[in-house]
Amino acid sequence: MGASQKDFENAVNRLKLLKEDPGNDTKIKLYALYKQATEGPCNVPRPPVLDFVSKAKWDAWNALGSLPKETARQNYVDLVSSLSPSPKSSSSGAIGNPPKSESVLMTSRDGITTITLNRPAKKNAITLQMYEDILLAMNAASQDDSTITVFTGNGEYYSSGNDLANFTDNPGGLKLSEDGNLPLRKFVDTFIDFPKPLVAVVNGPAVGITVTLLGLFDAVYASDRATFHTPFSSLGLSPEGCSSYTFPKIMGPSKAVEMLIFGKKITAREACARGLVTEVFPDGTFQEEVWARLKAYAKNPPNAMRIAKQVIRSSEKEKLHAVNAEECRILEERVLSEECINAVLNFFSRKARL
Ligand SMILES: CCCCC/C=C/CC(=O)SCCNC(=O)CCNC(=O)[C@H](O)C(C)(C)COP(=O)(O)OP(=O)(O)OC[C@H]1O[C@@H](n2cnc3c(N)ncnc32)[C@H](O)[C@@H]1OP(=O)(O)O
Repeated sequence: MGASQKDFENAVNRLKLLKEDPGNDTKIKLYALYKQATEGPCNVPRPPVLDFVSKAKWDAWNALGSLPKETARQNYVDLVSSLSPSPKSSSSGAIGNPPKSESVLMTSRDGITTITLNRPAKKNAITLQMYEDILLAMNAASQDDSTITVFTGNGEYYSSGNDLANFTDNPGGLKLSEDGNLPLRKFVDTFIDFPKPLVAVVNGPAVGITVTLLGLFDAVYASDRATFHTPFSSLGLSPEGCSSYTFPKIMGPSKAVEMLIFGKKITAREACARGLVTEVFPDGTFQEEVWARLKAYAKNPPNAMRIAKQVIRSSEKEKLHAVNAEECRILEERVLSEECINAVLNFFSRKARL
C-alpha cells in the first residue's frame, strides 16, 4: 500500500504551485521518479554526451533500475510534500491565507489547524460560499506546518447541515459534479484524500452532511450534548458524504438504515456505541479535556502520523471515490424531486422543524 494515483496527481498539481525553484538536483530527482512512476524502468537510449541536461535526466531515471512504479509514486509524493509551501502560523493563531471568510474561520496553534463553522445565528448551516471556503481551508491545512486538522462549530450547534436555501436560491437545481454550482463531489473527495489526521470536535447537535462526513474523519470527539441526525428521507434527499458505504461498515447495516433511511436522531453516547464517535465528554469539561488531548497528540512526529493514516486509509480510497460519484449522481436528481421541494418550502414557511 502506498500513495494512490489520486495522491500522485495531487502532488503533480501541487508542484506546479511551488513559489520557489527547488533547484536542479531536486528537479532531476522529481523527473526520474515521475518517469518511473508513469512509464516504469528506463528503456530509451541514452541521449548524446553533449546534451548535458537530457543526459542528467536519463542518468537519474536509469539509476532507479527496477524500482516498482508504486514505490516511485510514493517517493514522488513524499518529495513534493517536503517541498510544499508551508504558511507559517502567527502568534495570534490566525493564518494569513484563505479562507477570507466570516463564516469559516481558520486558526493554527500548538501544531493544530482548526477550521470553525462560524454562523451561529443559523446553527452553522453551510451555504454555497461556505462549501468553497471549507475547501480552501482544507487545501491550506493540508499544506501548512500543523500536524492535525480539527473541525468544530461555534455556538450551540456543530452544524445544522446544508443550508436549505441552497435549494431555493437555485431553482434550476444544484449541479453537484466537478464543475457545478455546488461541487459536492470535489468537496467530499477532499475529505477522502485529506493527508493528515482529521478530527471532529463535535460541540453540539450535528445534522445532515456534517454527520455523514464524520465517517471520513480519523477521530470524532463529542460533547454529551451533541446529537447526530441525518433526516434525508423526510427532506426527500438521499445519503451523501460516502455514508451509504461508511455507515454500514462502521455500525452495521441495520443501525445505518435506522439513521440513513428512517432518520433516527441519536445521542452522542449512542453514536459512540455505534462506532461513529470515538469518545464522549461531559459538556462542562468538553473543550478543556479535548484540546488537552489533541495538543498532546499533535506532538507526535508528523510524518509518522501522516504515513500511518495513509497505510490505514489508502486501500479504501478508490472505493470511496466511486461511492461519492454515485451518491452525487443520485442526489442531483433528488434535489429536483417534488418531495424535496415540498420539504424545503415547509421548512421556510416554518411548518416543519426537525
Ligand atoms: C443539494 C445540496 C447537497 C448538499 C449536501 C446535502 C446535504 C444534506 C443535508 O445536510 S440535509 C440537512 C439539512 N438540515 C436541516 O434540515 C436542518 C434544518 N433546521 C432545523 O430543522 C432547525 O433549524 C434546527 C432543528 C436545526 C434548529 O431548530 P431551532 O428551533 O432551535 O432553531 P431555528 O429553526 O429557529 O433556527 C435558527 C435560524 O437558523 C436557520 N437554519 C437552521 N438550520 C438551517 C438550515 N439547515 N438551512 C437554512 N437555515 C437554517 C433557521 O431558518 C433560523 O433562521 P431565522 O432565524 O432567520 O428564522
